[in-house]
Amino acid sequence: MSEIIVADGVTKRFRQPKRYSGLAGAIKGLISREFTEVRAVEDISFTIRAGEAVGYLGPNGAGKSTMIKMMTGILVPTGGALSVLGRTPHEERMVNAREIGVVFGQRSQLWWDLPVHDSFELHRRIYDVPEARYRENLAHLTRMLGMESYLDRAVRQLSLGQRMRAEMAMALLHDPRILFLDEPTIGLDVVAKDAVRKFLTEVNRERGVTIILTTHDLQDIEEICPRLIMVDDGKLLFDGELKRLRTALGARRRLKLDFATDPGPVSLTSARLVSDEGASKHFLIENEETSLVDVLAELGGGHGLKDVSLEEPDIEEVIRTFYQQRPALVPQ
Ligand SMILES: Nc1ncnc2c1ncn2[C@@H]1O[C@H](COP(=O)(O)OP(=O)(O)OP(=O)(O)O)[C@@H](O)[C@H]1O
Repeated sequence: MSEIIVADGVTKRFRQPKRYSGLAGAIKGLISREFTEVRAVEDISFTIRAGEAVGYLGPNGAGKSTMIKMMTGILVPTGGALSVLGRTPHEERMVNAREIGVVFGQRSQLWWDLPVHDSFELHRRIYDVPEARYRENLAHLTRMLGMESYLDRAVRQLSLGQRMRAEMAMALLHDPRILFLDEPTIGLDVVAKDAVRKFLTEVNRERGVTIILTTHDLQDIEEICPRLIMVDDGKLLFDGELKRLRTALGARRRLKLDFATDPGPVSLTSARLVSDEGASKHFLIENEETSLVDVLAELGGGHGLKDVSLEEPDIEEVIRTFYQQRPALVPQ
């Protein structure tokens, strides 16, 4: 796989007029020429290869949208070097736009008063998509996203879930190689979120489109993105597989053993008992190396075991632990 996005020490700072409190302060603010500097993105480096699906995660104000805007050429970095498909995005914004698709969850790219279909047609003309290719893509995306019933409706009449599907379809009509999504599931209900996630996974795995998405929703990462980039305060905190993060944090798996009848106290060296409900006993497996087979071997056959369930630590717990342990994990 070739590298298609390379960020090398990318930095973005915004200058904002200094604000003062109170009425006198407001007036002073109007005439003052003082500025404060916001460090939105600080010295971020990463490489993304063709075909990857990467989740860009971080709390409010961490610098996620700013980074996406720089990769799409909307914003110009203050420092560092950024290359997308071999180009500097803001310098070749129009050429770049033909090869990328962009979806902003909070801002529509569709024409509000026009039928969805007309927005698509305008998009075809702007991007100069060959007629036959356009028809083929439209038919395929309409089927995949179940949009048949509302292609003729005005965008303002659509539900948020329907609009989101139309946004994603439009972003893909010109066969982009990279799809950037900023909070694609924000405000959607569970069913609509599920549809968006399934679609994006398919687009990535079957059409080979590279996906970069920002989100607050950890489930998005879990289902779509094997790789996770975490930022806070503009700085990069973690870049790697979600699996690696779990391992690095020593995230614990939960084990539940159900017995036919209460076997009395059960103690194991491979797992720590955390709650005993008689016939149901809950353990934590703290060592990554320990497998279920090890636990069962230690347990032996004599307890009348009826059922076993093993739960991987959920992503919310992993991220929470990450932020708690942050000073120890991140070289300052
Ligand atoms: N145009 C701008 N002018 C001044 N400051 C800005 C501008 N855009 C973003 N910022 C500031 O840069 C920082 C990063 O903002 P950004 O929108 O990238 O964060 P985010 O991680 O996307 O946040 P959220 O999850 O809330 O959308 C914030 O402190 C924000 O206030």
